[in-house]
Amino acid sequence: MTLTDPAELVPGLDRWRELPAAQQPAWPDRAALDAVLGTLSTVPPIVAPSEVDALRAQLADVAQGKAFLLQGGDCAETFDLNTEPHLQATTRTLLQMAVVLTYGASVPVVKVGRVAGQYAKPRSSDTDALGLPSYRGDMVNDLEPVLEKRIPDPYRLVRAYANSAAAMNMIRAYAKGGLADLHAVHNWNQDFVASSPAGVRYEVIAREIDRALAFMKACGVDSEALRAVELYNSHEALILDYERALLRMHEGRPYALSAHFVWVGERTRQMDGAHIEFVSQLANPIGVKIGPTTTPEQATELVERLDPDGLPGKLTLISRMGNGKIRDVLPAIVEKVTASGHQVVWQCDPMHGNTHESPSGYKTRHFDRVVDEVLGFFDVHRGLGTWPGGIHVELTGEDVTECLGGAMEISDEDLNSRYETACDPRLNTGQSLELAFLVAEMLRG
Ligand SMILES: O=C[C@H](O)[C@H](O)COP(=O)(O)O
Ligand SMILES: C=C(OP(=O)(O)O)C(=O)O
Repeated sequence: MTLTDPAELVPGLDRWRELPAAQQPAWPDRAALDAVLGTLSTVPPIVAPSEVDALRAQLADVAQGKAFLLQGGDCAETFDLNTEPHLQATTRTLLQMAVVLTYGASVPVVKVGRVAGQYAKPRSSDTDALGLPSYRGDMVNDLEPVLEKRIPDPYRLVRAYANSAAAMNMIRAYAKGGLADLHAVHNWNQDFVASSPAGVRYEVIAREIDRALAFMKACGVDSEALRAVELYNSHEALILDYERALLRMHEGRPYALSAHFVWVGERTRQMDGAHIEFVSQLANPIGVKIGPTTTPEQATELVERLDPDGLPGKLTLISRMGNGKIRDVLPAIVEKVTASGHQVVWQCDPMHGNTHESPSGYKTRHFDRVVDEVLGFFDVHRGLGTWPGGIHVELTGEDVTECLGGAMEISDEDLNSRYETACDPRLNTGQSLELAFLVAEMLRG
């Protein structure tokens, strides 16, 4: 059986091809690229449409203040680190954060990994400090600073697909297996509280969760719901040829089945550009990053374009303004979008507006600024009576030293001991959990 080209079924599906597309690789061999895309257009997709629809329904709850969204994972996944220990560590950290947040918010937490496909990066410059073509993610070229390895290689798209499929396979298994057991996750959090210098502060909340679990046990609650979770995946929809090749039709609608949720980044969200046009055709829930220069008019235009049917949770607006700007810039945006009647998910990415170079030359972020941006996000929503729907964080389950501060007080001198990111600095496990406890306090307060 041959697959019908989706473009034959959806007029306008490929309109994006006629528009300027920022941040696309300069593939040296178009024929090799076409051959790879041909292969990808027939492979089984990474996720199923029913899962995508389930996430969309849960995001509708987030948009309506009935759930909270936690999204996190590596800045840039790499093929080398797509290993079982790495995936387990990321998943475990997300689940630990989710338990704390569920308790804090008293509503379900929708869990979405930046995982199983986060293989492409937009860059500020086409060249790096050595004058080589910039690393654009393992889907495109190699991190190693060698000219030949930085030339975009279309076969990497196939490796990205294979790695994503393998990772998603494991994540589905973790979500239904022991890793997701609420009691085990809570025990890990208790270990964190016992071993972290920040522990004393969080002892109270951890003890309350403990008591709630003991109460449920005493009442005989031992349901499957305490042993399994739903865990979704996401990545930036950057390389449009890849996304288009993994698009499939389901019940007459086009789904990007490379992931449950895809977002458009700050550098590619031009209204007349290819990325916004491409995602405007999708049945998936989608996100758009909005930086500090976003105007209320632009945000509203994005909402009208990407949520034309007014579906709650269809669009997530991910603010990444920087801690110094969020309190000034976000209120007018939230007011205007809310007045438009669309029910979007408001999500805070406290990482991308707070990046700086440390005196020792590392690209880093300070934990205090990350926390302050989330606080600002909560302040804005509390002030307007809207729901601070979620957070989007670059994190890892490893004990890296990439972001400054936190209870371990990582200093500039500490950065080089485990600075391992392929692109931007991530919160380590301890910093991620500390953030979760702080956000839980904000949600309760
Ligand atoms: O993750 C986001 C971007 O890809 C990243 O911040 C760009 O980094 P650069 O400014 O070093 O290119
Ligand atoms: C590139 C990213 O973010 P932004 O578009 O907000 O810079 C990202 O989240 O990886």
